[in-house]
Amino acid sequence: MIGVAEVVLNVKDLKIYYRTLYGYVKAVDGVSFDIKRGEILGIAGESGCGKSTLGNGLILLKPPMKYMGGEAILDGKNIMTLSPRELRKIRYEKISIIPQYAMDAMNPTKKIKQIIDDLLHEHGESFERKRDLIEERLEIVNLGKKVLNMYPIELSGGMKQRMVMVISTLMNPDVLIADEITSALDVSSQRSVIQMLYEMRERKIMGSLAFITHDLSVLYQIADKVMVLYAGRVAEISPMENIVKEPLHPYTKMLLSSLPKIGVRYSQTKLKGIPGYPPSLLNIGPGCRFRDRCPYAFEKCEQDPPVFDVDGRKVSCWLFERGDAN
Ligand SMILES: Nc1ncnc2c1ncn2[C@@H]1O[C@H](COP(=O)(O)OP(=O)(O)OP(=O)(O)O)[C@@H](O)[C@H]1O
Repeated sequence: MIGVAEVVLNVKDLKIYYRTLYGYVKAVDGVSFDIKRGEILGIAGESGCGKSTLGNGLILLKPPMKYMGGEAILDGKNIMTLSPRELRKIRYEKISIIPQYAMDAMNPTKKIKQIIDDLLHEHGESFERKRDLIEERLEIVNLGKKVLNMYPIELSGGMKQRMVMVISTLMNPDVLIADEITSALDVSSQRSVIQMLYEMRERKIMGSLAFITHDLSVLYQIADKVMVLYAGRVAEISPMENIVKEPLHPYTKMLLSSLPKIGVRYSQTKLKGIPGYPPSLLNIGPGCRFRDRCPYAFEKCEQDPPVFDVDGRKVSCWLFERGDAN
């Protein structure tokens, strides 16, 4: 990890729900974490655990998403309560996202150059003034200058995604959120996207990175620290190496044991999936949300587990109760 210490984004007890006809879907329900300067935070968990809601909610709350409480402090301000005008100012400059469906994120009726020019105008800049920088960034992601005169539809899926990587980082954001950007790629393309992100961090094109994926094995290549989410809540936050060597939360353990291991023959050793499904988050009640699938569940799990501090690591599981919860 580069550098130490300074917290760039501090999220405390954040709640983002979806308002539906049947009640609230508690997609992000009291999530706390921080990201330090230069750090790469992996955000992991099964489909539906709230990863994209968290990423998108930090950038722009769109209905039916509803901010229900908590805070996300960036540059001294709670970005969850900023006015649309203030938000427009910090988006791209302070916090930016490569969205999950980056490939469809660009306006199909405008040439790439125009899309970039429009964005830069919102921040008091222009394409012509930034031309050298844009061309330098295109090189980092292996795109030629000629893409600037193309329409999004003329780019392949992979090219569009790399273009969105350039656009999202044009203003050198303090925090970049990358949402499942490697999931649709083959292993060698995954590796090159990760390489590009590393290079962007080395060149200080972005400060810190929150890398969202359901795939822990991808995080192994990139993350300094991992936050495992389960059903809208934090299960565990630990340095990457601890997650691999000695995961704390029963869910993290089961996620890891569901990954294929190098050198193991699966004709002899069966891969273990996690039995059962995550609970519905619609009007979900109290208690540990993993208890129905957890082999260690006991009576206390009917109550919400607090987040316990275990040697600087965070784990939300009653098995770790030692009277030092925070
Ligand atoms: N527009 C919506 N209205 C109601 N509920 C929603 C909406 N979008 C998402 N949800 C619910 O919010 C919860 C969290 O979804 P989210 O997409 O954030 O999870 P995820 O971990 O990113 O999953 P995936 O990797 O499949 O995208 C899920 O229960 C999902 O069904």
